[in-house]
Amino acid sequence: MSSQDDLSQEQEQEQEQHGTLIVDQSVSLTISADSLLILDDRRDRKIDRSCCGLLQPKPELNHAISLYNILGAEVTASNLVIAYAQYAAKDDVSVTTVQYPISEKEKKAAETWVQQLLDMAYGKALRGKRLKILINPFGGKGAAASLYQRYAAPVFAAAKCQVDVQSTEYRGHAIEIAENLDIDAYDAVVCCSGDGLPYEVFNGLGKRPDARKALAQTAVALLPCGSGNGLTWNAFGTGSVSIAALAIVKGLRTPLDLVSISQKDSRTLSFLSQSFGIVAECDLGTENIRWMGAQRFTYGFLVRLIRQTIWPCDIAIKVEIGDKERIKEHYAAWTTRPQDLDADTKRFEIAAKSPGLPELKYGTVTDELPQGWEVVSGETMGNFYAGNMAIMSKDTNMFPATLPDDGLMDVVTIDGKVSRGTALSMMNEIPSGRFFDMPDLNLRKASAFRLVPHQKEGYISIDGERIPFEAFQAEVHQALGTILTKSGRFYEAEGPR
Ligand SMILES: Nc1ncnc2c1ncn2[C@@H]1O[C@H](COP(=O)(O)OP(=O)(O)OP(=O)(O)O)[C@@H](O)[C@H]1O
Repeated sequence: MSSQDDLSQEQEQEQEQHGTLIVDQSVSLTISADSLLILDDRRDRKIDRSCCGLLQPKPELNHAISLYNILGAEVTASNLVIAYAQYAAKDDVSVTTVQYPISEKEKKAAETWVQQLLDMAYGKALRGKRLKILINPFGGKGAAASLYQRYAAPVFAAAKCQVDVQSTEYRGHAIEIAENLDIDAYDAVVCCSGDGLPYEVFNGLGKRPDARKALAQTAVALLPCGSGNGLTWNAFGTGSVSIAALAIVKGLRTPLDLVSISQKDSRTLSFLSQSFGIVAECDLGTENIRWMGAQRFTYGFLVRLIRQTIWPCDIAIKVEIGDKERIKEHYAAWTTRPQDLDADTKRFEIAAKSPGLPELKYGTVTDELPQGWEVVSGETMGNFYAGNMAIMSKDTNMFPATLPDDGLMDVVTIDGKVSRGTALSMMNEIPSGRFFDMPDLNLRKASAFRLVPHQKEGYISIDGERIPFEAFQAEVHQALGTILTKSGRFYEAEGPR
C-alpha cells in the first residue's frame, strides 16, 4: 500500500498547502520559500529494521536545493524527476537529476506539486525560453563552441529551453542574423563570445524597420567566452559559462539604455562603453598579445602609464548631473524606487507608434554643437571613458554609479598629466570602488557628448570594437534595448560609496 493510500483527504489538503509531497512511501519533498527540502527516509528505514525498531532514527533533513537552482521537474510514466543545477566547483554548476518511483494513485498529487514547484522556482522568469544561440568560433581563446557544449547546453536542455544554435561565419554575420531574425520565434539571443557579438546583435536589431519593437522584444544575453565579457558580469555577476547559463534560464527581462554613436553619416548603437585614450589603446592596441587573455589590458595600461601618453581632443558634454555627491543621491534614489511594473507595456506602446530607431535629439556630429553643452579641455587628455554599464571585465567596476535604464551614461575624464603614482593608485582602487572619490577622476552623468580627436591616428573603442579615428557624437536612448538579468537590475557590484 502506498503512503498516499494512508492519507485522509484532510491530510492530503494540508500537504498541498505546505507544498509537501510524499513519494515512495518515505520520501518527503517540501517546497519552502527558497528551497526544496528532500527528506529521504528510505535508508533510515533499513537501519531502523536492522535495529529491530528499537532505535527510531530521527528524520533527517538530508537535502536542500535552492529553488533558484531548480531547472525542471516532471512526472513521467512511473517516476517523479527533478533536475537541478548543483555546484560542482566554486565557479561551476552541473546538472543533477533525482528521481523517485510514483504509483498511479500518487500521480495527480505529484503533477499538482510539480506545477507548484516550477511556479516557485521560476517566479517571474519565463520558463522554457526559446533561445537563438550564436557562437563566435574565434571569440576569446577560440573555445566558445566547446564551452557551450560542455557547460551551457546541458543546463538549457534540463530547463527545457528550445535552442537554435548557429555559428557566426564572418565579421558582421551576427548583425545580419539579428537584422533578419524572426523576433516572434525567440525570447532571447544568447551570444557565446566576448562583447563583440552582443554589440553586433544590438546593431542588427537596430537596423530593422521595426527596430524599437525588436530591441524591446528580444533580450540579449552573453555566455562569457571572450576576454572581457562585460555584459555577463553586469547582468549575472559571473565569468562562468555554466552559472551564466543558469542565470539565462532564470533571467528576467530588463530594459537597458542604448547609446547612438554618430560618425560622418553613420549611426550605430553601443550598449557598454565608449573610450578614447589609454583604455581604447589597451583594448584595441594589444591584439598582438591576445594570448595573455585578460592580462593584456593590465599590461597595455602599465606600458602607456609609464610613458605618460596623452591624446589631445575637443570634448563637449550635455551634462545632466555634474558632481559626485549628487550622482550618489541619484543612484540611491533610483535603486530604491518602486519597480515600474508597466515598463515593458509602455515600451511596446511607444514602439507601436514609432517603430524605427528614435530620432537623434541632438543631431549628428556634423551638426553645429548644440547650446548648453559643457566644453571640457582635452589638450592633455589621458583617459576619456563613457560607460553605460558598471563592470567592464572581471574586478573592473569602472562605473559604479551606472544604472540600466535611467537614460544617462557616466562620463569619466582623467588628465594625462596626473602623476604616475596617482594613476597607479586609481587603477589599484578600481576593484574597491574607492577611485570614484579621487579628485583627479572627473565624473559627469550625461545624456550626450561629442569628441573630436586632434591626432590623425589612434583608437576609438565602442563596446570593445574599433571604429574610425574620427569625430563622433554619442546620445543615450532610455530603455531602448533589453537584456536578461538575475534580478531586474545590474548585478550587485558595489555602488558608489
Ligand atoms: N567566424 C568569424 N570569423 C571572423 N570574425 C568573426 C567571426 N565571427 C565573429 N567574428 C568577429 O569577432 C569579433 C570579436 O568577437 P567577440 O567579442 O565575440 O570575441 P573577442 O574579441 O575574442 O572577445 P573580447 O572582446 O572579450 O576580447 C566581432 O567583431 C565579430 O564580428
